[in-house]
Amino acid sequence: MSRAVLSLGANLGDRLGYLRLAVDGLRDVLVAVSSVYETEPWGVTDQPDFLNAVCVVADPDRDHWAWLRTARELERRAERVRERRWGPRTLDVDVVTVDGVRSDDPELLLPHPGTPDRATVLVPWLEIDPAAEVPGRGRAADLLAALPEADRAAVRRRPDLTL
Ligand SMILES: Nc1ncnc2c1ncn2[C@@H]1O[C@H](COP(=O)(O)OP(=O)(O)OP(=O)(O)O)[C@@H](O)[C@H]1O
Ligand SMILES: Nc1nc2c(c(=O)[nH]1)N=C(CO)CN2
Repeated sequence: MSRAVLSLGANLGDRLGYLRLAVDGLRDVLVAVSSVYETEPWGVTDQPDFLNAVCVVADPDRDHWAWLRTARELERRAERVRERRWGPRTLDVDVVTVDGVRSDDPELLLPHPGTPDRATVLVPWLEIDPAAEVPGRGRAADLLAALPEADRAAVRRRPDLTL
């Protein structure tokens, strides 16, 4: 059984619609999905706010490369155009972890190296898995607690938006 954590982000066009497209595409393998969060952009800050969510998915037949293909296929369906790094996008699907797999292949870094610094991933992930661990980096709850309060405050749950 391979179990993966995928992060979803959208900040262009019908943001909720793009997150729903991703979750609908994962229905067969979906174990859990977080609430939707409205988040201030990090990295490139002169861009619209994001909607972010996290999914846990499982499939005995998919290895970590298959999960990356799944992520890319969902982005393709959202007609994502790759422009600048950390720039605006209709849909971003990142592979956060796959079981305890560690990979330093630049095409698929695992765990995703941004995870420990991103409240936009840690907050929704902890909502659905309070015991979450980032392989080699420790407990997600401890990583979140180590971030500046401003990072946590920039992630707001939107209970009015449902996936
Ligand atoms: N864990 C991973 N999940 C998704 N893509 C990854 C991962 N590790 C490496 N990549 C590679 O990262 C490249 C760029 O991905 P992408 O355009 O989504 O980056 P980004 O979203 O702008 O930045 P970031 O990856 O820091 O969120 C892709 O070619 C992909 O192969
Ligand atoms: N709030 C927020 N900011 C971002 C995000 C994201 O998902 N949420 N993704 C980025 C590129 O991966 C860049 N900045």
